[in-house]
Amino acid sequence: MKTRDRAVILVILSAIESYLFLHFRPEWRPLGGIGRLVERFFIANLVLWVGYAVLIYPYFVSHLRKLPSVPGGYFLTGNLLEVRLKQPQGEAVRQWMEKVPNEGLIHFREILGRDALIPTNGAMLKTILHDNNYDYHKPSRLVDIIRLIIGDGLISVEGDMHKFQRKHLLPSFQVKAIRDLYPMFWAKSCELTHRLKEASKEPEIEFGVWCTRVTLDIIGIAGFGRDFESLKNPDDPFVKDYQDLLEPALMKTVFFTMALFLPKAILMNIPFWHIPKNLSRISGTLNEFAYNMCKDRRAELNDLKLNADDREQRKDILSLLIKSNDFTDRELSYQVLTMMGAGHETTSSTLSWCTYLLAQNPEYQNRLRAEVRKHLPSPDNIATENITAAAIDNLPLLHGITQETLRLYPTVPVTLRVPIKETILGDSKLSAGTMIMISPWAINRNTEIWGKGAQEFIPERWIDEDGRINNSGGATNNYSQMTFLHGPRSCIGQGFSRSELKCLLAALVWKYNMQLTRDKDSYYPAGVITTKPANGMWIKFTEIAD
Ligand code: HEM
Repeated sequence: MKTRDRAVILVILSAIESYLFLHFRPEWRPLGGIGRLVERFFIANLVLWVGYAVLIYPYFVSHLRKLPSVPGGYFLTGNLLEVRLKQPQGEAVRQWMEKVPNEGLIHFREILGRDALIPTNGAMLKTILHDNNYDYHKPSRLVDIIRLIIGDGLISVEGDMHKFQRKHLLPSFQVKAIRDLYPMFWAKSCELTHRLKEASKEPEIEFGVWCTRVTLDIIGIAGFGRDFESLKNPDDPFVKDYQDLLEPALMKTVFFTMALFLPKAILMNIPFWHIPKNLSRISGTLNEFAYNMCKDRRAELNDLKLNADDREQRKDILSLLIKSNDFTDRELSYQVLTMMGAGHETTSSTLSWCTYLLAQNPEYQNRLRAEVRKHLPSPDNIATENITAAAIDNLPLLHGITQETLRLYPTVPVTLRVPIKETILGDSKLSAGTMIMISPWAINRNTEIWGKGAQEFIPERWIDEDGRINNSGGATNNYSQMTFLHGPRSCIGQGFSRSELKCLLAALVWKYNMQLTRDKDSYYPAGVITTKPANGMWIKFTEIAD
């Protein structure tokens, strides 16, 4: 039940109580009349209701308390602080899943003792994400904040609006469309290796920023037909704004955790706090930038001087959406912001972890280098060589290493859903609004699903004995690999991202040897909605002769 509905019920109840009170005890009529009486009953009812909701319902009435539960937690904050503040996000859930025997659901407490659930097996995840997907929404308060950054694009909308947007965006992400992007992915990967030449003379570089720049350039070209050239111009204010927005910081974690229970109007106006102020500023800049880009592109496509062939040639996502004529410029700008937000830092972070895992496992690095050098041209020869999807996709170790990195380092380690009405999940009845925490990090590293070596880097999982690639990693159930989720709200860009990653990694390993330069424990993921290496990805690159 929504807070507003509860308030209305309390007011009606207080009015009835006041009427009955005056009817039976007119001599006790207070000074100030009926208004004062309703007010007093309202306060008393509110106190009783809060007491019931906080002290009685969760511990003595709720059916969910009988589910296998996470021990510990505090009275006011339940287990929420442990689950939100412990980095990497999802690690607390992973540990609970290993320790609390369960049959698909684990119960824990969020703020004020409220019930929250963690689905732990394929059947539960399938019910939430596939079978009854549209009965579960993202928490509206959190989405209100995300909307500030990416507007009402595919990530933020629900229900019929989501179905509409997804249907119109899907053609740009189908296999054929992605296949056409390989030459561009390869060209940008080669450019990255060229620009790293100077930096590779340094004893170490923070490779994470290079990953951000190259993936931003790629989404710029594929998404909007515009090369941001951030590999060339690292000081571009637009690139800096994005880095600022996504840089992991404890205060950002606190901010997004508060967004779960504080309305946007309060959260964004907390005085003397730079996080909401920064967010407002960056959101304004990005919105204006995206809107102008959509307006300009529409004008370009409508320009009578552009011949039919040129118009046909514009195949970036934005141009396709403009040509379909289904969206206004403002709606298009939301999709631009969404693609930009979802489509570069996610892949960028995964690429950082690929290099980390290879630097940590030199034998795999050498084997991968042998594979790509045997089958792919040198990245130095970009002017004369091109690349096809088949050339990249048929390399088993490249496939195994990218898949295994995606499994071990899901960039969205935790996501949330709430049922929008009373719902049955497994054998449990959930009230509307019960928080459900889905953790790709915990599922992808669960020993029951992936065996004793669940936390180890084993690319061979994704390669059959006869040397062919497989897409299951040996797991028996689709819902064992949750990096992109599953169902109608799974990541629309997963094919895009896998192909982009393979091209980038192949070119890098072709040209460079990679070594970690810092203590192994200083490399770990942090962040709230998406994660990045907490202290940067410090790597020594050494160029290898052709
Ligand atoms: C390694 C890279 C990536 C990872 C790990 C990733 C992960 C995810 C996840 C977990 C979701 C679901 C979030 C939720 O519903 O709570 C999602 C949704 C989405 N992703 Fe990705 N993503 C990646 C790359 C991309 C790329 C490259 C694009 C675009 C070019 C993209 C666009 C989107 C969009 C638009 C959605 C919303 C889909 C919907 O709700 O229908 N993602 N992504």
